[in-house]
Amino acid sequence: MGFPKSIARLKPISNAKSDEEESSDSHSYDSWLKKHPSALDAFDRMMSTAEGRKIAVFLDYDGTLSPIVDDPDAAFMNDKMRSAVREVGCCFPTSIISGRSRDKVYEFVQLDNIYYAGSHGMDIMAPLHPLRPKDSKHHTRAVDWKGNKLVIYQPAHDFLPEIKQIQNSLRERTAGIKGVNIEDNNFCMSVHFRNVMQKDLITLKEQVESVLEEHPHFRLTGGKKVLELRPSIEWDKGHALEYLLDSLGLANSNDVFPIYIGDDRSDEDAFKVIQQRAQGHSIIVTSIPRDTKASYSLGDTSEVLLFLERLAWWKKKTTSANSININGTRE
Ligand SMILES: O=P(O)(O)OC[C@H]1O[C@H](O[C@H]2O[C@H](CO)[C@@H](O)[C@H](O)[C@H]2O)[C@H](O)[C@@H](O)[C@@H]1O
Repeated sequence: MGFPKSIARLKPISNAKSDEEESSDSHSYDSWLKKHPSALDAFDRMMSTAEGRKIAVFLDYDGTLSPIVDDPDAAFMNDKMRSAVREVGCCFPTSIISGRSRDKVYEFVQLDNIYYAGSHGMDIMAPLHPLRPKDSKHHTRAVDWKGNKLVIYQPAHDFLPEIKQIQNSLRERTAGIKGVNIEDNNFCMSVHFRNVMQKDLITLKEQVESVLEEHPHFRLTGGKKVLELRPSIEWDKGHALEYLLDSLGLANSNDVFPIYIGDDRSDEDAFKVIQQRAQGHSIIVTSIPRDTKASYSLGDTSEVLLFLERLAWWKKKTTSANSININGTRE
């Protein structure tokens, strides 16, 4: 049996360098930066196109708000970043869209003034909004700690029993491979190979493929030293971004301005949506040249922090400038 197409598209993990390791010289990075300018250097220009519009901020978690580390359970966000995200959340509707489970990403972030989407957007907690009858499936009502009405949308809900079976099979079949870490992300799962020895990578890939072959309604995607198995439904971070805009009452507004920051391949789905809308800014976090649909870039999480701090400062500055009336006095 041939490889499913989804596997064939992936780089062979045995010899692929992960996205954060591909070598680059400073010359090629400089020329790449001309096409994807630093969002810090281009900040004033970027924000001049956003002024007066309804900005909504979308953030990825790993590699964006927390640095990439060997142990996925130790990918903590620091307090400065938490406080910057909190500030941004006070200024604009802000959401985190992560590949992690929604509970796990909330555990890391611990902020109550933002929205969360886990499992690459397949588990969204959003403000309650009118649902069209055809969309009402897989929605559950919820209430937050302040009593605000929310809705949880889980379009892959029907796959849950099969997801559990796949996880069990993956754990059984990879049990003999040292360093493998299988992470339960609720509606998808990650097979981490960051700590697997080079000599075992082919075996790992074969075992993952053998499990996938038994579950034709699932597909394989890849990220930073991770293989991800998820239901083959037409839903990704781009759909989650649109869903959140909709539930925030911003979907049909011509002056809505999404800003999305992310570092990995699954974020490209959201970058694509922003590109298609021809409204908003997409920012990739990388210190090496990468093929991307994002328009701007930030080098690492420390630059993300600076950008978020500046974004909150910009909002406060423009708000206070606008509240000065024609006589130059504050209203
Ligand atoms: O969409 P994201 O929030 O970026 O989640 C994507 C995956 O991120 C995590 O894995 C990555 O970060 C780990 C911690 O730094 C690192 O050890 C791993 O190699 C990276 O791939 C997370 O653990 C995965 O489940 C997410 O799918």
